[in-house]
Amino acid sequence: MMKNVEHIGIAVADLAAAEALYSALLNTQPYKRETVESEHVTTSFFQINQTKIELLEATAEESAIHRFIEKKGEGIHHIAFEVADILAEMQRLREAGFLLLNETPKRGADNKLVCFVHPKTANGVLIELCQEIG
Ligand SMILES: CC[C@H](C(=O)O)C(=O)SCCNC(=O)CCNC(=O)[C@H](O)C(C)(C)COP(=O)(O)OP(=O)(O)OC[C@H]1O[C@@H](n2cnc3c(N)ncnc32)[C@H](O)[C@@H]1OP(=O)(O)O
Ligand SMILES: [Co+2]
Repeated sequence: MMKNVEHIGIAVADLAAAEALYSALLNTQPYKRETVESEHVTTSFFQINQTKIELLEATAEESAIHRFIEKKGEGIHHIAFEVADILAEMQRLREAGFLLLNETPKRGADNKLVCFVHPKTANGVLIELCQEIG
């Protein structure tokens, strides 16, 4: 079951500069920075009530974020939905014809298990599923 939009991912070239800009925009400071080696990204999270913004900076050229910025520039990268049972949701989406980018859930940022749906099967939007790790 899809519960809510958990975060909006924004690809940025300079995390410190983007943190300063979003701190001014949102009138709040990021609550955490976290590097996810497996994704070659450093993230910075802001929270306004139930809404989170995830800023993402590439830590290596093989990063999806590096390729995204090279191709499309900075901007909205993905929409993440919180799910109650990521395995059940992955199976439901497979059966519904969506292309999943990982066979099994992988460790994401902010204490989540994550999976991605290819933008080609979601009207050009990269979708992330995330489940809180209890
Ligand atoms: C996990 C830590 C953190 C968290 O919240 O926990 C994160 O969110 S990490 C986020 C970064 N990691 C990922 O995005 C992993 C999933 N992404 C991928 O596997 C790739 O980025 C993929 C498959 C979406 C694109 O792969 P790649 O860049 O190598 O291929 P192309 O450049 O050829 O792209 C293919 C096609 O897709 C379009 N594209 C790429 N990225 C996006 C995007 N973010 N949103 C929408 N569309 C996207 C790209 O433009 C190409 O389209 P085309 O029409 O052929 O030009
Ligand atoms: Co994300």
